[in-house]
Amino acid sequence: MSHVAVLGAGSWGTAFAKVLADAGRDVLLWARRPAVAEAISTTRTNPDYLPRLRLPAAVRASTDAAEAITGADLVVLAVPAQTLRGNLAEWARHLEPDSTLVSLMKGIELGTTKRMSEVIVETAGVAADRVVVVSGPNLAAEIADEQPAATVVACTDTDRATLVQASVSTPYLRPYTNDDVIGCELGGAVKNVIALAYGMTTAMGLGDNTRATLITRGLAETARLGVALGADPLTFAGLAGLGDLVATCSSPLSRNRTFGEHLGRGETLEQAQTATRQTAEGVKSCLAIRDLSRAHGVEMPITEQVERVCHEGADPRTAMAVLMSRKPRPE
Ligand SMILES: NC(=O)C1=CN([C@@H]2O[C@H](COP(=O)(O)OP(=O)(O)OC[C@H]3O[C@@H](n4cnc5c(N)ncnc54)[C@H](OP(=O)(O)O)[C@@H]3O)[C@@H](O)[C@H]2O)C=CC1
Ligand SMILES: O=C(CO)COP(=O)(O)O
Repeated sequence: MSHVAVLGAGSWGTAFAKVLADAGRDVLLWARRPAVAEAISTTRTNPDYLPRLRLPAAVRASTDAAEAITGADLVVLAVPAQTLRGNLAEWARHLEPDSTLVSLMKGIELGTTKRMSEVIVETAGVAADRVVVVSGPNLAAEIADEQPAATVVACTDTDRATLVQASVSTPYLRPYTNDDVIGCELGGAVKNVIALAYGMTTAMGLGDNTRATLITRGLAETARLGVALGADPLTFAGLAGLGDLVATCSSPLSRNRTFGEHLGRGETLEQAQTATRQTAEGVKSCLAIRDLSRAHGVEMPITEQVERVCHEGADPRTAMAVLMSRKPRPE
């Protein structure tokens, strides 16, 4: 069996490399910065992202993406959603002819409003059934800690999904296959936006009724968009929908929720960006998701308000008042 390339040695790429190794695969993990690759090679740790994790010997690190991709049967993409297109444009020529591309990213591309699997198909010039999406309630630090969790491995080609499922099955991670790529990707991208709103309400000192309402109505607008794009509505009741939404909103580990807390305390976007270092995908994706919803005539009131707070300087309290004063309607 050949090796797996994991491209991106941030929180999730690093934790996912461990999962693959624990499932019996040899992994070559690409890090953008030499210091990260060096730390992994010499100390088996990635102190910038997951300082407590000791990586298994089957994970090697490199700063050479061509070396990582060449000969790999699985190529896992774990970079920020908005850099994927540029990264993959450089990497695609090294892909093996029938390799499987696995997307870990939870975002929608700005400008094009494309899902990550669509960006992969377009940029790498591969068939859609070669792309597998992994999404679910998978906070990287908890997975690295081997706390039991489940995830979804989605692909239009069931055999390929099953192959990836086998490559990420460990005693602490239980992957389920699914053929609804659209639903799984939308669940992952939109929950980051709802988690921003949840973080804002947390910082505003609002209680559990407010937060349960946000989760429930957030899921409703996610499913509305999903159905308009061809997703199976049941996906949103599953791990990649409700599961990930609940995990992200309720966890202080979530970068999106934490970012929302900064905004809820009255900080500007720039202040929140300075205070938080890692990728909070919802901050940019809320723009793309709003555009996508408007293009399909789907109402997404929470997403609209999150976008206004993030990018138009709206006050979170005003945003909440706008949501509460919407025209009455049936559930
Ligand atoms: N963390 C989590 O718990 C989970 C994250 N995800 C998703 O995984 C994706 C990756 O996130 P995550 O690993 O958490 O992010 P992190 O912020 O932890 O790490 C980002 C990684 O991408 C690299 N990077 C940053 N900019 C570029 C660029 N321009 N080109 C190439 N690489 C770049 C960083 O390198 P450097 O260190 O050099 O800056 C780093 O290795 C996101 O879409 C996220 O939503 C999904 C499930 C769980
Ligand atoms: O996607 C995640 C958990 O499933 C991680 O969420 P954050 O990116 O908000 O940390």
